[in-house]
Amino acid sequence: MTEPLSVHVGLDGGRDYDILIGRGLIAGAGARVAALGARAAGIVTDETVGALYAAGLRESLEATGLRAGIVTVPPGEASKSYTRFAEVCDGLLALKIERGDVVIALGGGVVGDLAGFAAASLRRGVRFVQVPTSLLAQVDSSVGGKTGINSPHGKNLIGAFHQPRLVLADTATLDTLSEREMRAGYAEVAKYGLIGDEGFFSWCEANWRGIFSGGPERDEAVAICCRAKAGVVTRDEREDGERALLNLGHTFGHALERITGYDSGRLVHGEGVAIGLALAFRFSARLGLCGGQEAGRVANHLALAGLPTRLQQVPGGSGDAGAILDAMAQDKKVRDGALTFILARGIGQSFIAPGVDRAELRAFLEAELAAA
Ligand SMILES: NC(=O)c1ccc[n+]([C@@H]2O[C@H](COP(=O)([O-])OP(=O)(O)OC[C@H]3O[C@@H](n4cnc5c(N)ncnc54)[C@H](O)[C@@H]3O)[C@@H](O)[C@H]2O)c1
Ligand SMILES: O=C(O)C(=O)C[C@@H](O)[C@H](O)[C@H](O)COP(=O)(O)O
Ligand SMILES: [Zn+2]
Repeated sequence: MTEPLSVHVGLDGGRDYDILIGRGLIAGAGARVAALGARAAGIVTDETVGALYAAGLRESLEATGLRAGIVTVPPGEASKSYTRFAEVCDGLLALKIERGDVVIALGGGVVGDLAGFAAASLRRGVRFVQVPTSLLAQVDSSVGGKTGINSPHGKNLIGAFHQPRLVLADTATLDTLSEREMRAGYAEVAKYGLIGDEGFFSWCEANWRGIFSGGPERDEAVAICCRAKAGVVTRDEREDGERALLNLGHTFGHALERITGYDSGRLVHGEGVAIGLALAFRFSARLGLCGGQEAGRVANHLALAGLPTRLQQVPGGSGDAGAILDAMAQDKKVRDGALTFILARGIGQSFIAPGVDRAELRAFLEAELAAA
């Protein structure tokens, strides 16, 4: 195995950690987890990922003398629920995971957010390791410490900041990921270029096929995204400012996830984000902030990669403008009842826009829904 790529998240107070990126990292995970000083590990996974990778991870942990147990949830967004959260916490307690032990999230962002929140809550906080297995989780959700579950009121409304001690992104696991989930994760990859790195967006336009097929571009893209996210998180861990930029496309996307009832059969997070990214750029163009051509370039690239870019592409419908506005009202960026959006002056020139006018937004959504 070649040396993994490494990205450091330089948080203070002894909370800094490494993200290791490379093929085959699960086989050597045991030694790296044991080096954290734990004696036991509670692996949280979903049925799909567990069937593929949990035995290998467990074997690697046990080979170093660690005691390891597995807690499994059904795959899909619906598992970020109060019910599954309680099951995971009780499952970890049944495994007698102590404060000095470690909870390992083995899976996509759903498992990462759920297991991370359980780790933050169990005995008021046990150590946490991320072993992300989806593209989305490797480039985004495994880094930065946002954990949580959904509420019928909105997405990720119950949660905690709880940083991992280590992230092991085994990029070989992406070989078994479905095309649909690969595309969904790619929306978050493209997001980094759209936020603040036009050069990276251009690189994605030229190289996205290599990310999908597992060429050297895959590890490179994961490392670039993790480096970008690590920088933001180090400067603004709790989203008092700059971190909100990582929410580009998410005010729209989260509203659509709530409207579709967190039903992964209809819409997964990355698909909601793809529609949200295209909408954020078209809304920016409508407000005269960026050119219509740039908004077109964004939507064209996402569509080329097989992602949805329009409200009309939400299976079963997105609801009308009123329903979308209602779903946005609980967004965590709302201040004094006013919506904050991430808008763009161009590709790679996103900015935080507080106090977005509701009437303007409603008119935009109505125009989008009326468009052929
Ligand atoms: N905490 C954060 O900073 C953050 C960032 C972005 C997204 N998120 C959250 O992440 C979630 C989405 O994550 P996701 O897209 O990974 O979804 P997911 O966890 O549901 O995984 C997608 C699907 O792929 C399957 N899968 C995962 N890895 C696989 C593999 N290697 N081989 C075969 N199948 C595999 C899973 O079983 C699941 O069915 C959302 O809940 C979103 O809110 C959180
Ligand atoms: O890490 C962040 O910060 C992000 O916003 C990354 C997003 O891709 C991710 O979907 C996150 O979970 C959204 O956070 P939320 O605070 O809007 O729930
Ligand atoms: Zn996201």
